[in-house]
Amino acid sequence: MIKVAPSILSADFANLQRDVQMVEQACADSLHIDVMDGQFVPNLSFGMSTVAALRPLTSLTLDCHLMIVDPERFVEQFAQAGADLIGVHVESTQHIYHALQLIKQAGAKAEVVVNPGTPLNMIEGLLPLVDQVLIMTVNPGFGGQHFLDAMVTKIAALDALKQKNGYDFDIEVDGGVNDVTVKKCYDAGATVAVAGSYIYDSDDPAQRIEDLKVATN
Ligand SMILES: O=C(CO)[C@H](O)[C@H](O)COP(=O)(O)O
Ligand SMILES: [Co+2]
Repeated sequence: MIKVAPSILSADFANLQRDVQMVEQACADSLHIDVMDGQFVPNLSFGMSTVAALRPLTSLTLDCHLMIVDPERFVEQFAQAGADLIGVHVESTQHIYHALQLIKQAGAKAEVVVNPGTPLNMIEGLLPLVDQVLIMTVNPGFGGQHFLDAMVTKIAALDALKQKNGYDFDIEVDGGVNDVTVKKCYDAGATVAVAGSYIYDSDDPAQRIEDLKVATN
């Protein structure tokens, strides 16, 4: 069964506490927080003050997906704000290894993220270091986009590398996840699914979390 990480990008920002606690009660496995700087992606969203505000409200793992240029500038502040896991895009910095080291030094779990157009060989050397790899299944920047089917072979190729080398990281997918696409990802080796609009744009978010789990059971 896949682990489910609701993305608050699709939550009601005027009722974030309610929307976070609702998914926690519905057995979400972690909470996905999309951080955007208007440069790496053409959108703005949350910052470390949002993470700090949410930290006392939930015991869910806070999974912070940084879509910002040169994320190494800020990873320590995100960890201090309460992030448990911090994801940095391989495309966002000249110093990805250093960024991942800083995350670990700050006491958080380290994740490397790859855009749809980025081949896996860009992150192969990082795989022994990371706790999680995030394969983007849409181009980053916005919720509610269509899942890119071509990413399924990329997930399978990453899982093959993981098995061959005995690596111990989770494989997360993000973008366009629903009860159909989640099964394709799970069958290819994904262990964690982010879902924003599928969960929060529903009248029954708890049922949607259950549906993602049932689809991969
Ligand atoms: O990183 C993201 C966008 O860049 C979001 O996590 C992702 O898009 C979730 O939204 P949805 O499930 O609606 O596609
Ligand atoms: Co995300």
